[in-house]
Amino acid sequence: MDYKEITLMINHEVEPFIAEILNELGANGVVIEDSLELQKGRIETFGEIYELNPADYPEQDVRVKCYYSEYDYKDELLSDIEKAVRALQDVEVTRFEIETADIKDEDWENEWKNHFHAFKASERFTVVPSWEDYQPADDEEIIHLDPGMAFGTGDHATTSMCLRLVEEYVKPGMSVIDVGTGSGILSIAAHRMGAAPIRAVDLDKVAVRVAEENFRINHCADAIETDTGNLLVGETEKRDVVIANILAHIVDLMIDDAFTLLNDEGLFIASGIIEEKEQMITEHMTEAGFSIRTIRREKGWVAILAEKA
Ligand SMILES: C[S@@+](CC[C@H](N)C(=O)[O-])C[C@H]1O[C@@H](n2cnc3c(N)ncnc32)[C@H](O)[C@@H]1O
Repeated sequence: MDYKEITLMINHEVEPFIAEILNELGANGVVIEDSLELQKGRIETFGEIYELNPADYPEQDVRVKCYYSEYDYKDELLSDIEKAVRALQDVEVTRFEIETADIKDEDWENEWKNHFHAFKASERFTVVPSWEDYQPADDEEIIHLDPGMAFGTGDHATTSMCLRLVEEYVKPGMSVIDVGTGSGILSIAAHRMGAAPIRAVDLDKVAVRVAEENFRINHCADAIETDTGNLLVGETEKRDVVIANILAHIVDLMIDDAFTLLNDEGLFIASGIIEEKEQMITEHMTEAGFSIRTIRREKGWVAILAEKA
């Protein structure tokens, strides 16, 4: 299968909204290259600095790349993306350029190899692509990942906020369901924290396949049950933790089911929520019976930890 790569150049104000727009229009594997990242540099674990390659970053504004399989791509997508960006409320769009390129299946892996290097995703977890050699420090947990066509390399704010919540709140023996597992990264993190049993579901069959492969690479395929699934529909087994890093309007659909499925004092880690929708989600959670334990915010995104009190 070959892929279509869509490259956008946008101004910084559009960036917090672009992943949601592209995800809603069916994109997989969204890469955001922000010129501010280069200026910031990345000081990583234990004083080590991973040099960012300037060639990977634009000098100004934000470059966004996303990918569609040849079966999903249609020419109208380009105008649909532009329409959705220009329809953003209260956001001034001062730059919008869009172009496409064809990517052969065999070049796909190399594309990711160019973009994706080892990095510290949270206090404890460092994500290392499966093709990179990396010597971890004693208290560093390595997650080996091949993101392929699934979302979840850990460098998106929504994923790294979830990783931090998992490392702070998931304790040995807690049962977990990871809804919208994507690359499987959050299930792997939960497993490393000692959670069991763990079930990982995704609507997208490709994500399920990628997650299974990542569980195998991380030696936890036997510990994580993987399946296609739509939110919590049909889930009956009680859980201590529900994790969902999807999008606000989708998270919204599962709040009541999450409350029902959780054990008393169970935790709901929800992310993929843009700041504008935070209140809608926290209000719905509170109405459902949750108490909000903590809210994390980063780059316009919000992660919420709610407890079935
Ligand atoms: C933003 S990605 C999150 C991936 C990973 N959990 C992470 O945190 O990086 C959202 C994932 O949710 C999946 N998804 C979207 N709608 C879903 C639904 N209704 N039920 C289950 N999964 C869904 C998508 O296929 C995608 O893999």
